[in-house]
Amino acid sequence: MGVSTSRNEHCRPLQSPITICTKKVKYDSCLKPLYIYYDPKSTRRLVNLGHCFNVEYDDTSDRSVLGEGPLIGYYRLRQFHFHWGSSDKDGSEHVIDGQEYPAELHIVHWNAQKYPSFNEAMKHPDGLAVIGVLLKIGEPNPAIQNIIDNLDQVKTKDKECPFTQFNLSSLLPNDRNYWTYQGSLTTSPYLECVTWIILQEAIPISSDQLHHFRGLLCSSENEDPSFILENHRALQPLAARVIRSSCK
Ligand SMILES: COc1ccc(CNS(=O)(=O)c2ccc(S(N)(=O)=O)s2)cc1
Ligand SMILES: [Zn+2]
Repeated sequence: MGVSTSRNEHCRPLQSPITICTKKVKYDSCLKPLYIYYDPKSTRRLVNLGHCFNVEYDDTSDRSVLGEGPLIGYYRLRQFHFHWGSSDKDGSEHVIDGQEYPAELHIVHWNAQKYPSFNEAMKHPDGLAVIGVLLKIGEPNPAIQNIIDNLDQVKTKDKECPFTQFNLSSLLPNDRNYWTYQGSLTTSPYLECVTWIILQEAIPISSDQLHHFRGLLCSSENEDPSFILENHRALQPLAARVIRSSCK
């Protein structure tokens, strides 16, 4: 039985997010380039969940998929969302060499080749694959502006609106090198069902665009207004995990 520093770590050694120390990652020449195909026509809706907003996709067929990389088979795109902080100083969930980024994009996929449903896939270590993209303060991001222009329609918790024809690939950096490790959902129920794929190049977002994220409400229409000022989880112990890199 492994020695643990805390009861939690012993019981739940595969939690996310974690800090990535680039000097300790292990280059794995068996890791393949990522295969990513996102069909804009599979975009369906924008929804305010109260702790974040999701852009959701039609995942009833393999119209938008992630494959290769560290994965076995292809995973179906389900949704993407962001995590952010109360200021531009923090907000990402993963931290790179001690550097926190102001926000992080999570693109969520599930193993529809092996499991009959998303909810079933969440019960297995190879059930989900999430691409994490770090965001850095820079020029306004036109693709993110397209989303922000629709946030007024989902201002309060549980509001949703149609959102179609979004070019998700435009949110991916040119460099597709990545770090990968086995982890968990970073929100409840924190299930240890995620192959994390963290891209090594950050994408830009402007400070003003981030400010709009913080303008979303976690309260519903008939409650006193309360803003989603931040929604990033604290760092979790790496425990006995090794983070692999797709490049030296
Ligand atoms: C039915 O009850 C349910 C249904 C769905 C969920 C999780 N939802 S989810 O998979 O989309 C994600 C949550 C957090 C994610 S993160 N930040 O790790 O990428 S992904 C929970 C309970
Ligand atoms: Zn997330």
